[in-house]
Amino acid sequence: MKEKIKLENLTMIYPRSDKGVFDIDIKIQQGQIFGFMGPSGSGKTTLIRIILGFIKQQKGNVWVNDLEVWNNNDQINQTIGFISGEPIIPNEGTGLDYLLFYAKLREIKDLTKMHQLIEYFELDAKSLIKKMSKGMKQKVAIIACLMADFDLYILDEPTAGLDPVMQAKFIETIVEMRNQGKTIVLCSHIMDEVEQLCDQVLILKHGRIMYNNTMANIKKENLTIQKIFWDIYNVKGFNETIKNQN
Ligand SMILES: Nc1ncnc2c1ncn2[C@@H]1O[C@H](COP(=O)(O)OP(=O)(O)OP(=O)(O)O)[C@@H](O)[C@H]1O
Repeated sequence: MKEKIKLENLTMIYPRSDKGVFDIDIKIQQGQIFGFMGPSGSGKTTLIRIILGFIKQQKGNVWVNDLEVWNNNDQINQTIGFISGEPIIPNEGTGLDYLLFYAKLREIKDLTKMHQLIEYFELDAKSLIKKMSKGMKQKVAIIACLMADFDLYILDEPTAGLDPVMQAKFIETIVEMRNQGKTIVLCSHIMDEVEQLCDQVLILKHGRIMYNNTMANIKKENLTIQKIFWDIYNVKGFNETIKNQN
């Protein structure tokens, strides 16, 4: 199987701070949905920023599609679909204006997929972005990302702000993308979402990898993401409470 992303012995510490990510080794294979988990501040977004070439590590190496990231970040950025949990779209014009602008930027000529996605996610594309709710803006960001045909997608809490119906639709879309052989990195706080979707799961704590295993192995060992997560975070009694409820 082809490696899409490889991080090797990687450390990145933010300037004038002791925070960052430390001694990271990860291999993400083509066609995998790879989950990054960990509470706020554990280092998920930092890893994503490094993979996207936004920030540079002090130690170790990062490759995407066999290209070293920092020296090729323009080229790599063209090949990755990225959704951030905080939709970064300007407050100007309508949703459709933004999508058409984005299509032009990405040189997408056939807009069939864009219109299909607008319909599927039930976006009122003629609404002004400045009047949109967070969930509506998130839909615009999702449609912009998914209408271009990437091989690799990095999704940082993509369902944040979506209602349950849209969350389910988004999950269905991700599964379909995996079935087409696409690779997806999914950052999520939602344990059910990770358990349902991911082929492999990584759990971070204070910028370090505490757990990295395939869902197949997790199931074989009769474990659940919840159990592993609460054990790592030492939330005493939580697993007992769940056991008693069952
Ligand atoms: N620009 C920065 N300068 C200094 N420290 C930073 C900076 N950005 C993030 N950090 C720190 O690095 C650590 C990892 O943050 P990061 O944003 O990667 O966490 P996260 O797991 O993505 O959290 P969340 O789930 O809230 O998005 C945190 O302690 C954070 O405060």
